[in-house]
Amino acid sequence: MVKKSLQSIGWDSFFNEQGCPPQSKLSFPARVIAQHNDVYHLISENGEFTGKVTGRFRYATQYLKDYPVVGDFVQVELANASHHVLIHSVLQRKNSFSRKMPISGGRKMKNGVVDGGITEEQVIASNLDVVFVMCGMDDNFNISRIERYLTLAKHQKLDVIILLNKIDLCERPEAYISQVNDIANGSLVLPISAANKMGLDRLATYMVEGKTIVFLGSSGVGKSTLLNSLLEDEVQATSQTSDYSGKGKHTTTHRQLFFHPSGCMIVDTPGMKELQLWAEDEDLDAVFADVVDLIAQCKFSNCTHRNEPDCALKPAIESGILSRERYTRYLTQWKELNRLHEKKKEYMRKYSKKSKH
Ligand SMILES: Nc1nc2c(ncn2[C@@H]2O[C@H](COP(=O)(O)OP(=O)(O)OP(=O)(O)O)[C@@H](O)[C@H]2O)c(=O)[nH]1
Ligand SMILES: [Zn+2]
Repeated sequence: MVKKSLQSIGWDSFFNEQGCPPQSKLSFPARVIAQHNDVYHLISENGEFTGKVTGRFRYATQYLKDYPVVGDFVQVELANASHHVLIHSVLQRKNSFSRKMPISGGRKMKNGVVDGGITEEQVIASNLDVVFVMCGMDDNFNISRIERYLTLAKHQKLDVIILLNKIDLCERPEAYISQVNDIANGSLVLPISAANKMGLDRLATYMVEGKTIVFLGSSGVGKSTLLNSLLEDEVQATSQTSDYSGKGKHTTTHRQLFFHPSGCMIVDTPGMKELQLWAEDEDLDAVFADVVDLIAQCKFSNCTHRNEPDCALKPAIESGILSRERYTRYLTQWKELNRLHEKKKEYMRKYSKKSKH
């Protein structure tokens, strides 16, 4: 049974200060390393365990975001001499990477904005030190998707590094790199080949004992391939590009935390098809500071940037200072956030009515 010191699994003063019950052989903190339905895999100073939340936890927990996720520290109680524990509580998170709960049963559009589904936060992973957003320099390349990740990460003040993968397949990587640098808003952009282990030495800086990093990106960008290359082991099955039929194609199905020889912890996540925003206006403003600064220079605060005098945005687009596409992408996120704010209010109203009865 693998035992790890608390420090080596990411515990620090932030968690110490939360006033956990005194540790004993039967009651201690553990970190969630994987989840399969309602069964959690945990690691602690006392070894590895599986666990479920208590009935009392379920009863007291209203929101899905408050259930344990990979990366969380939880307070557990050893049920008996077995390797099974009861999870009593989730310690306050330092941060998390979250999105709006995905819509089941197809996407719906309303006024050009994705709409529907439960208006709740879905936590993908928590207590993170660096978030790696991966994108392929191939058909998968999608600038608006990277911008969405940036808004989501900004909401939690997470440090982001953008990995542009499959450089080995790419004739002109500079074109991709400069496009991403233009919108990266200070995040480092690293071209790599996960399969051929090119550019991976630059990642070593972030792979430090006790730190937790996560790989995010759509299906097929190479997250599991990167994990395997870093661990020099086939811990995570990857898909085969040769299998165009899609039959037997392996894709990661659950989030899991792995230990790298450096002592760093790496969370591999399944590809996310849907990436609806869960953020505030100020997060968007920070990610699109170039656009927002121009809008602030328009003479009228309600400028529609069509024909108003002294509009700063329209001439900037016409002269190529700002690309029209970037402005359109900003508007799409802006509309989606407005809709989210409305839906959150509706949801809270419904919820408070329900809980009164
Ligand atoms: N040429 C090339 N192929 C790569 C590279 N990295 C990954 N691939 C291939 O891309 C395909 C998808 O890789 P995966 O690692 O399974 O992708 P993933 O992001 O983990 O996908 P999901 O598990 O579905 O989220 C596999 O066939 C990999 O061999 C790379 O650097 N170069
Ligand atoms: Zn204007």
